[in-house]
Amino acid sequence: MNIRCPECKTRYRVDDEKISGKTVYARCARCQTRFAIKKNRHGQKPPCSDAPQTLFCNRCGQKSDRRFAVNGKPVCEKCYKTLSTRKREKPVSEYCMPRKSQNQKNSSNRNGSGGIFGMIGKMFSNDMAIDLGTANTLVYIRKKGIVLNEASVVALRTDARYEKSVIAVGCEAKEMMGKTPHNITAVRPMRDGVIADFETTGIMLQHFIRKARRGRNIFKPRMLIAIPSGITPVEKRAVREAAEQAGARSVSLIEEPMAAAIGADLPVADPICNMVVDIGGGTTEVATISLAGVVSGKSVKIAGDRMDDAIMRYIRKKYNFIIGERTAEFVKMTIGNACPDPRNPESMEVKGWNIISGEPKIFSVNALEIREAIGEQLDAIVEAVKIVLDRTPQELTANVIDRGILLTGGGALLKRLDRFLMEKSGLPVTVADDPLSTIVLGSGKAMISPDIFSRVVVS
Ligand SMILES: Nc1ncnc2c1ncn2[C@@H]1O[C@H](COP(=O)(O)OP(=O)(O)OP(=O)(O)O)[C@@H](O)[C@H]1O
Repeated sequence: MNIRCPECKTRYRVDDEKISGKTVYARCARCQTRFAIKKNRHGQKPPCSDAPQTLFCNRCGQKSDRRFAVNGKPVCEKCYKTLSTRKREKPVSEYCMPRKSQNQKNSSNRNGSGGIFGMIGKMFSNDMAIDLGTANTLVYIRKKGIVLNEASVVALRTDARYEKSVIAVGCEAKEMMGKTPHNITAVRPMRDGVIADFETTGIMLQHFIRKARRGRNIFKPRMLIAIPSGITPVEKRAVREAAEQAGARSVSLIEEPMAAAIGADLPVADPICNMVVDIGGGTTEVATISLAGVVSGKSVKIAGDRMDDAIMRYIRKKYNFIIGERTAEFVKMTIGNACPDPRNPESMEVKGWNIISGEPKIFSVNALEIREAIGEQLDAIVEAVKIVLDRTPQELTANVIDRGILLTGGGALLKRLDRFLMEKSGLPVTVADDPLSTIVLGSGKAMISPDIFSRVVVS
């Protein structure tokens, strides 16, 4: 029989024989809600299963028989609408829109227009642009701006039966990182710019979307999601599926460097070359953009997270101290500097665990040490910039020499990174006004401009 979670509406198919009593309880694998499954009133089999009868769905026109039932009522095999057993006077073709070819279906899905219902939905839906980042997730809603900015973290509790339930999502969950008892884990479901844990990403996305919409709208939103430029088709499909499960009506994707360029108001559609370096938590995206397309791009999995790891390793090796991920990030944000002053470097006190004495202690680190720790990551970013410049046609490189590089993403906030990049590349470097929001702002702008939208979405 087919069942549906009352909370998140996820559908499951359950073998009738596994339901031993009249009522059994199940827990939804997605939202962890516990709910009752009742056996069909007439016994083990759904009603009418002995007498299959062809019915047509009023909503989608799908031909179904009464074998497919939920709670004893026949439902459509395709859209799960309850089927009426009343006899129809009209043939199904008079009730339904003509069936579309697969290509038409795909294109209407991408554009979010789906006949009359699509048009009504378009008028009332909260279309969303989402920067589903390794470190932070931001949501932009048409006409409202950025409505959500949360850490991409989920805290899960494991009970005595090894069942997991969500206890916090976002910044609240981030606060718990490194401070949890053994039965609670605060996890980051995104790693290196892609989905590392599909189920938890789905839960997180669903939570953020619900929070961003605040139940204002009954229509499902269309979503434009920013993705790293180097991700594989399988990783793209995972993003689409996670968004669809979280309630998207249609999902479109945009590459992060393109979104960043639009967000920073660069003339992406002109025959001028714009160079963008986006340093996020998991990936650094470098791209040259002209005529609304990426001329040359490179995505490297070296960004803020790798810098934090490098700081942790450095402190352990040099001082025999263990510090957590969050402390390493705090040190990077506070005294991290790509070009520190060697005569008067900033310093700060850090609390850590001494592995020799086995005691917690306070020690001091300075900006020169942190610079040494993250040197490898900074060099890798410069290398990516050089590769992209090398692959860009010379006519366009001339534009980059004049216009310079736009630095964005949270990593752009590392002190004097612009100066470091300028010295290494010999090109002018500008930091975006709000580096943490540039991608979601750009995605939002692309979403509301049909001309740009059709040119920048990726398949
Ligand atoms: N002031 C700062 N100095 C240095 N790094 C910073 C600063 N502020 C934020 N960051 C870093 O920026 C990163 C987060 O940036 P951002 O939100 O753009 O990434 P993301 O979009 O989540 O990741 P990705 O694009 O890789 O998926 C984190 O690694 C964070 O430590």
